[in-house]
Amino acid sequence: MKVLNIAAGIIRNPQGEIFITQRAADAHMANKKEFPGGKIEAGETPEQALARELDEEVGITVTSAQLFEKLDYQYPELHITLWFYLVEGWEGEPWGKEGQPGDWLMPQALNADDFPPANQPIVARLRGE
Ligand SMILES: Nc1nc2c([nH]c(=O)n2[C@H]2C[C@H](O)[C@@H](COP(=O)(O)OP(=O)(O)OP(=O)(O)O)O2)c(=O)[nH]1
Ligand SMILES: [Mg+2]
Repeated sequence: MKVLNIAAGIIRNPQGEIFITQRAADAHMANKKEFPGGKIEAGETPEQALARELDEEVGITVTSAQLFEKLDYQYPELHITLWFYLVEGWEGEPWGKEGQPGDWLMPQALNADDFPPANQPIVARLRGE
């Protein structure tokens, strides 16, 4: 069984909007919406991986992030541990640096079905459910 550790950022602006990207058509969980992020590499802390991934994927420098939730999820082909961080301080303006669509959305506009199933409790919590 493949095991992955993932760090992902819930990038929230002062208006309460969250920056959501879309996964590539050829990726695991293809075309699903996501909180940008990726694999925690050997020797990295989750915070270091978060900062690196948000620079690589959405072009921002994280200056403030707090752990929002850590969860485990079993997909048929892999087990993931996801570290979700609430990111409320950064430099730069997030954009789809890898060509992926990106949008600012209010929590009430988030639909859990658009995200990978592992994200369900996160979307519910952000929506205040
Ligand atoms: N980034 C991200 N990944 C998620 C979320 N929810 C969820 O189940 N995943 C899963 C999908 C993938 O199996 C894994 C993340 O891997 P990834 O494809 O983003 O990894 P990566 O950025 O390092 O990309 P690569 O090395 O494969 O190019 O976690 C989420 O909200 N954000
Ligand atoms: Mg990624």
